[in-house]
Amino acid sequence: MPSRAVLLVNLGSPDSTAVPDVRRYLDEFLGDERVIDRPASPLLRSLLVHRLITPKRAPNSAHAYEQIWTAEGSPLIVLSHRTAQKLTTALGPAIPVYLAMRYGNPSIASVVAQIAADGIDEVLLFPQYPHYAMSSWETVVVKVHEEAARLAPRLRITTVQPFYADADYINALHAVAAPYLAQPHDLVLFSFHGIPERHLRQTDSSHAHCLTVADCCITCSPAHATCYRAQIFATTRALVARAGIPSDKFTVSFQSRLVGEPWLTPYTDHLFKQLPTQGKKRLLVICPAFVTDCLETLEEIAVQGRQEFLAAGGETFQQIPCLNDHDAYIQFLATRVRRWLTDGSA
Ligand SMILES: C=CC1=C(C)c2cc3[nH]c(cc4nc(cc5[nH]c(cc1n2)c(C)c5CCC(=O)O)C(CCC(=O)O)=C4C)c(C)c3C=C
Ligand SMILES: [Fe+2]
Ligand SMILES: [Fe+2]
Repeated sequence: MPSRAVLLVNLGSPDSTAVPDVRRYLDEFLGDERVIDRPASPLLRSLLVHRLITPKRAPNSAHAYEQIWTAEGSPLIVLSHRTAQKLTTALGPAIPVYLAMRYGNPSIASVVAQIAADGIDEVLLFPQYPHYAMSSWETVVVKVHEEAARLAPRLRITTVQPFYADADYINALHAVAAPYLAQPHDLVLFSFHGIPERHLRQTDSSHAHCLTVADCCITCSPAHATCYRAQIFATTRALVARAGIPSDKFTVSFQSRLVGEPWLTPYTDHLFKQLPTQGKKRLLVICPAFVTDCLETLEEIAVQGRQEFLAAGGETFQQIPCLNDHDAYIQFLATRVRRWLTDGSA
């Protein structure tokens, strides 16, 4: 019987809030050609990222991380470890659970080397992203395969596909959101991490659908297998149906953009300023692109977003936590792992 294991991979955080650590992390993150992919020349891109962007960004990012850092470290890392621990308990000792980060530590290289040293033959790679994006799900899958080819060439890898509409994932979102949805509110804002519009066109396998066909994301197409926006709308539709949210009580927006080119719209920070003027003064915010609370939910939304919304005339601002180590999310993960163990499907 081959020896099997699960590998959870999340995005990662700096080792500390010290500016040099944040800069090293940003250098690795933004140096990824699937995250910053322009200019096309590797030399020019490297100059742009390592000489211009990260030196300027690192002190501001370090300050943002200081706002959310805990005694145990980065929330994303701490919460991911808790999730891995709970999954280990749910699955029992026969199936070890490993955890790696795409950027920073524990690195994919170190964890793949450990998997090989432990004599594992087959692994279920479980990227902790519900939606496909070349800057999230795809870069994890490519990096794990690169490191496995180098460090564990005999390892067989099965990869969990983006699970944006999986009924158990939607049930888990609903389990976390239900107590908040029961409170009075005017609007539920579904705020997803943005990506450049250009990335949608680039990952459109048909080269003729995304942002080309009218209403591209609701017109059925094979391009949706790699369309971040179509998958986001699918998650939203599924949760809205599951929770019975009326059509005039929710909207979708995109956060965390960088400057320089159009990203997916509407922008979350613009809505925080506009919604109170449209009578939407009691806001509930949910961020389903992130399975784990992180800088983007705990600082950008919970700190900055709240301030912006209240300063614009908003009255109440309530944020729904991410899935984190909620029992319903552990159940979703465990169900997928057991399915793989039983019939090999992912
Ligand atoms: C949910 C999926 C994510 C996608 C898609 C994504 C794309 C993307 N991100 C950047 C730039 C930054 N993102 C940063 C933080 C960050 N991003 C995600 C997830 C996705 N990013 C998470 C979970 C986090 C939080 C990490 C943590 O430690 O808590 C940052 C770093 C912080 C900062 O300086 O603002 C940057 C930079 C780009 C350019 C991009 C797509 C092209
Ligand atoms: Fe689309
Ligand atoms: Fe990001």
